[in-house]
Amino acid sequence: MNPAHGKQYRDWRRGVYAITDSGLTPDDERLFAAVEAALEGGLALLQYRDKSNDQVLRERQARGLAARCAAHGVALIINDDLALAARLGVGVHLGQQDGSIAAARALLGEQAIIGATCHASLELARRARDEGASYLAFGRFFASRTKPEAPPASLELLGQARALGLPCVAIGGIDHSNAAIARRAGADLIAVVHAVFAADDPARAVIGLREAR
Ligand SMILES: Cc1ncc(COP(=O)(O)OP(=O)(O)O)c(N)n1
Ligand SMILES: Cc1ncsc1CCOP(=O)(O)O
Ligand SMILES: [Mg+2]
Repeated sequence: MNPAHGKQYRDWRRGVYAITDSGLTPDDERLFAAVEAALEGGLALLQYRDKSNDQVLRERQARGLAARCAAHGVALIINDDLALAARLGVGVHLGQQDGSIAAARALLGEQAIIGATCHASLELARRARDEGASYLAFGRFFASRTKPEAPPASLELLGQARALGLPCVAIGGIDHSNAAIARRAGADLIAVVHAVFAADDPARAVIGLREAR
Protein backbone atom coordinates (compact mmCIF):
# COMPACT_ATOMS: atom_id res chain seq x y z
CA MET A 1 0.00 0.00 0.00
CA ASN A 2 1.19 3.48 -0.72
CA PRO A 3 1.98 5.07 2.68
CA ALA A 4 0.18 8.33 1.89
CA HIS A 5 -3.06 6.39 1.55
CA GLY A 6 -2.85 5.34 5.20
CA LYS A 7 -3.14 8.98 6.38
CA GLN A 8 -6.16 10.23 8.26
CA TYR A 9 -8.05 12.74 6.19
CA ARG A 10 -11.00 14.82 7.26
CA ASP A 11 -14.26 13.54 5.75
CA TRP A 12 -13.88 14.21 2.04
CA ARG A 13 -17.36 12.95 1.11
CA ARG A 14 -19.28 16.20 1.70
CA GLY A 15 -18.48 19.85 1.18
CA VAL A 16 -16.53 22.03 -1.19
CA TYR A 17 -14.21 20.44 -3.77
CA ALA A 18 -11.90 23.09 -5.27
CA ILE A 19 -10.16 22.49 -8.60
CA THR A 20 -7.09 24.50 -9.59
CA ASP A 21 -6.76 26.28 -12.93
CA SER A 22 -3.42 27.27 -14.40
CA GLY A 23 -5.00 30.27 -16.11
CA LEU A 24 -6.24 31.72 -12.83
CA THR A 25 -3.09 30.90 -10.81
CA PRO A 26 -0.37 31.04 -13.48
CA ASP A 27 2.72 30.53 -11.31
CA ASP A 28 3.77 28.60 -8.20
CA GLU A 29 3.49 31.60 -5.92
CA ARG A 30 -0.09 32.42 -6.88
CA LEU A 31 -1.13 28.76 -7.00
CA PHE A 32 0.20 27.96 -3.53
CA ALA A 33 -1.13 31.19 -1.99
CA ALA A 34 -4.63 30.63 -3.39
CA VAL A 35 -4.65 26.96 -2.37
CA GLU A 36 -3.45 27.75 1.16
CA ALA A 37 -6.26 30.29 1.48
CA ALA A 38 -8.82 27.82 0.11
CA LEU A 39 -7.59 25.17 2.57
CA GLU A 40 -7.98 27.68 5.41
CA GLY A 41 -11.57 28.18 4.26
CA GLY A 42 -12.30 24.50 4.90
CA LEU A 43 -12.10 22.42 1.72
CA ALA A 44 -13.26 18.82 1.66
CA LEU A 45 -11.09 17.95 -1.39
CA LEU A 46 -8.60 19.64 -3.71
CA GLN A 47 -7.93 18.71 -7.33
CA TYR A 48 -4.79 19.72 -9.19
CA ARG A 49 -5.88 20.37 -12.80
CA ASP A 50 -3.19 21.51 -15.18
CA LYS A 51 -3.73 20.76 -18.84
CA SER A 52 -0.16 21.64 -19.93
CA ASN A 53 2.42 19.10 -21.00
CA ASP A 54 5.07 20.60 -18.76
CA GLN A 55 6.02 17.52 -16.73
CA VAL A 56 8.58 19.33 -14.58
CA LEU A 57 6.11 22.04 -13.59
CA ARG A 58 3.33 19.50 -12.97
CA GLU A 59 5.53 17.34 -10.75
CA ARG A 60 6.77 20.35 -8.75
CA GLN A 61 3.34 21.92 -8.29
CA ALA A 62 1.64 18.63 -7.45
CA ARG A 63 4.28 17.92 -4.79
CA GLY A 64 3.85 21.42 -3.37
CA LEU A 65 0.09 20.92 -3.20
CA ALA A 66 0.43 17.44 -1.66
CA ALA A 67 2.47 18.87 1.22
CA ARG A 68 -0.01 21.70 1.81
CA CYS A 69 -3.03 19.40 1.65
CA ALA A 70 -1.39 16.92 4.04
CA ALA A 71 -0.75 19.74 6.54
CA HIS A 72 -4.52 20.43 6.52
CA GLY A 73 -5.62 16.78 6.49
CA VAL A 74 -7.24 17.30 3.09
CA ALA A 75 -6.96 14.71 0.33
CA LEU A 76 -5.38 15.74 -2.99
CA ILE A 77 -6.67 14.49 -6.32
CA ILE A 78 -4.65 14.70 -9.55
CA ASN A 79 -6.62 15.34 -12.72
CA ASP A 80 -5.99 12.98 -15.68
CA ASP A 81 -2.51 11.75 -14.69
CA LEU A 82 -2.58 8.36 -12.99
CA ALA A 83 1.20 7.95 -13.01
CA LEU A 84 1.70 11.26 -11.20
CA ALA A 85 -0.98 10.33 -8.64
CA ALA A 86 0.77 7.00 -8.06
CA ARG A 87 4.17 8.67 -7.58
CA LEU A 88 2.71 11.00 -4.96
CA GLY A 89 0.45 8.46 -3.30
CA VAL A 90 -2.67 10.58 -3.81
CA GLY A 91 -6.02 10.19 -5.61
CA VAL A 92 -6.89 10.67 -9.25
CA HIS A 93 -9.83 12.02 -11.27
CA LEU A 94 -10.43 10.34 -14.63
CA GLY A 95 -12.72 11.44 -17.42
CA GLN A 96 -14.09 9.19 -20.13
CA GLN A 97 -10.92 9.62 -22.25
CA ASP A 98 -8.44 9.36 -19.38
CA GLY A 99 -8.04 5.61 -18.89
CA SER A 100 -9.69 2.85 -16.95
CA ILE A 101 -11.03 3.25 -13.43
CA ALA A 102 -10.33 -0.44 -12.78
CA ALA A 103 -6.67 0.00 -13.78
CA ALA A 104 -6.40 3.06 -11.51
CA ARG A 105 -7.89 1.10 -8.62
CA ALA A 106 -5.45 -1.77 -9.23
CA LEU A 107 -2.48 0.62 -9.26
CA LEU A 108 -3.44 2.99 -6.41
CA GLY A 109 -4.93 0.43 -4.04
CA GLU A 110 -8.23 0.15 -2.27
CA GLN A 111 -7.83 3.21 -0.02
CA ALA A 112 -7.19 5.71 -2.81
CA ILE A 113 -9.83 8.24 -3.81
CA ILE A 114 -10.66 7.75 -7.48
CA GLY A 115 -13.16 10.07 -9.16
CA ALA A 116 -15.00 9.51 -12.42
CA THR A 117 -16.61 11.95 -14.83
CA CYS A 118 -20.10 10.69 -15.67
CA HIS A 119 -21.40 13.77 -17.55
CA ALA A 120 -25.21 13.37 -17.57
CA SER A 121 -25.28 9.57 -17.66
CA LEU A 122 -26.41 7.15 -14.97
CA GLU A 123 -25.11 4.34 -17.17
CA LEU A 124 -21.57 5.78 -17.13
CA ALA A 125 -21.96 6.24 -13.37
CA ARG A 126 -23.01 2.63 -12.82
CA ARG A 127 -20.06 1.43 -14.87
CA ALA A 128 -17.62 3.67 -12.95
CA ARG A 129 -19.00 2.45 -9.62
CA ASP A 130 -18.68 -1.18 -10.69
CA GLU A 131 -15.07 -0.59 -11.79
CA GLY A 132 -14.19 0.83 -8.37
CA ALA A 133 -14.74 4.60 -8.42
CA SER A 134 -14.92 6.39 -5.06
CA TYR A 135 -17.13 9.23 -6.25
CA LEU A 136 -19.24 10.05 -9.30
CA ALA A 137 -19.03 13.49 -10.89
CA PHE A 138 -21.93 14.89 -12.93
CA GLY A 139 -22.28 18.11 -14.87
CA ARG A 140 -22.02 20.70 -16.01
CA PHE A 141 -25.15 22.01 -14.29
CA PHE A 142 -24.75 25.74 -15.01
CA ALA A 143 -22.86 27.88 -17.53
CA SER A 144 -19.15 27.36 -16.93
CA ARG A 145 -16.46 29.91 -17.70
CA THR A 146 -13.75 27.28 -17.21
CA LYS A 147 -15.21 24.63 -19.52
CA PRO A 148 -18.13 26.09 -21.47
CA GLU A 149 -18.13 23.18 -23.92
CA ALA A 150 -18.80 20.55 -21.23
CA PRO A 151 -22.09 18.79 -21.98
CA PRO A 152 -25.05 20.01 -19.89
CA ALA A 153 -26.81 17.90 -17.27
CA SER A 154 -30.13 18.36 -15.50
CA LEU A 155 -30.36 18.67 -11.74
CA GLU A 156 -32.81 15.75 -11.41
CA LEU A 157 -29.93 13.46 -12.29
CA LEU A 158 -28.35 14.14 -8.90
CA GLY A 159 -31.38 12.79 -7.07
CA GLN A 160 -31.43 9.68 -9.26
CA ALA A 161 -27.68 9.08 -8.83
CA ARG A 162 -28.01 8.83 -5.06
CA ALA A 163 -29.32 5.28 -5.52
CA LEU A 164 -25.84 4.27 -6.73
CA GLY A 165 -24.55 4.60 -3.18
CA LEU A 166 -21.41 6.70 -3.81
CA PRO A 167 -20.80 10.38 -3.05
CA CYS A 168 -22.11 12.53 -5.90
CA VAL A 169 -20.18 15.56 -7.13
CA ALA A 170 -21.86 18.42 -8.99
CA ILE A 171 -19.66 20.51 -11.30
CA GLY A 172 -20.00 23.32 -13.80
CA GLY A 173 -20.73 26.98 -13.16
CA ILE A 174 -21.39 26.54 -9.47
CA ASP A 175 -21.07 29.66 -7.33
CA HIS A 176 -22.63 31.23 -4.24
CA SER A 177 -25.88 31.88 -6.04
CA ASN A 178 -26.60 28.28 -7.02
CA ALA A 179 -24.56 26.01 -4.70
CA ALA A 180 -27.59 25.44 -2.48
CA ILE A 181 -29.67 24.44 -5.52
CA ALA A 182 -27.14 21.74 -6.45
CA ARG A 183 -26.91 20.58 -2.86
CA ARG A 184 -30.69 20.37 -2.46
CA ALA A 185 -30.89 18.42 -5.71
CA GLY A 186 -28.63 15.75 -4.16
CA ALA A 187 -24.97 16.79 -4.55
CA ASP A 188 -22.69 15.74 -1.70
CA LEU A 189 -19.73 17.69 -3.05
CA ILE A 190 -19.79 20.98 -4.92
CA ALA A 191 -16.85 21.14 -7.35
CA VAL A 192 -15.73 24.61 -8.36
CA VAL A 193 -12.93 26.30 -10.25
CA HIS A 194 -13.90 29.89 -10.93
CA ALA A 195 -15.91 30.55 -7.76
CA VAL A 196 -12.79 29.90 -5.65
CA PHE A 197 -9.73 30.57 -7.80
CA ALA A 198 -11.00 33.74 -9.47
CA ALA A 199 -12.11 35.15 -6.11
CA ASP A 200 -10.17 37.98 -4.46
CA ASP A 201 -10.36 36.04 -1.21
CA PRO A 202 -10.44 32.26 -1.82
CA ALA A 203 -10.83 31.52 1.91
CA ARG A 204 -14.00 33.62 2.11
CA ALA A 205 -15.22 32.11 -1.15
CA VAL A 206 -14.92 28.59 0.27
CA ILE A 207 -16.66 29.61 3.49
CA GLY A 208 -19.46 31.21 1.46
CA LEU A 209 -19.91 28.04 -0.61
CA ARG A 210 -19.90 25.86 2.51
CA GLU A 211 -22.55 28.01 4.12
CA ALA A 212 -24.74 28.43 1.02
CA ARG A 213 -28.17 27.07 1.91
C1 LIG B 1 -14.77 16.69 -10.03
C2 LIG B 1 -14.55 16.71 -11.50
N1 LIG B 1 -15.58 16.43 -12.31
C3 LIG B 1 -15.42 16.44 -13.63
C4 LIG B 1 -14.18 16.75 -14.18
C5 LIG B 1 -13.97 16.73 -15.67
O1 LIG B 1 -13.10 15.69 -16.04
P1 LIG B 1 -12.86 15.41 -17.61
O2 LIG B 1 -14.17 15.10 -18.22
O3 LIG B 1 -11.79 14.40 -17.75
O4 LIG B 1 -12.34 16.81 -18.14
P2 LIG B 1 -10.99 17.57 -17.75
O5 LIG B 1 -11.14 18.12 -16.38
O6 LIG B 1 -9.85 16.59 -17.80
O7 LIG B 1 -10.87 18.65 -18.76
C6 LIG B 1 -13.15 17.04 -13.29
N2 LIG B 1 -11.91 17.36 -13.73
N3 LIG B 1 -13.34 17.02 -11.96
C1 LIG C 1 -13.65 20.59 -15.44
C2 LIG C 1 -15.09 20.77 -15.70
N1 LIG C 1 -15.85 19.73 -16.14
C3 LIG C 1 -17.12 20.05 -16.34
S1 LIG C 1 -17.42 21.69 -15.99
C4 LIG C 1 -15.78 21.92 -15.54
C5 LIG C 1 -15.24 23.23 -15.11
C6 LIG C 1 -15.81 23.73 -13.81
O1 LIG C 1 -15.31 25.02 -13.59
P1 LIG C 1 -16.24 26.21 -13.10
O2 LIG C 1 -16.56 25.93 -11.67
O3 LIG C 1 -15.37 27.43 -13.24
O4 LIG C 1 -17.44 26.23 -13.99
MG1 LIG D 1 -9.81 14.53 -17.83
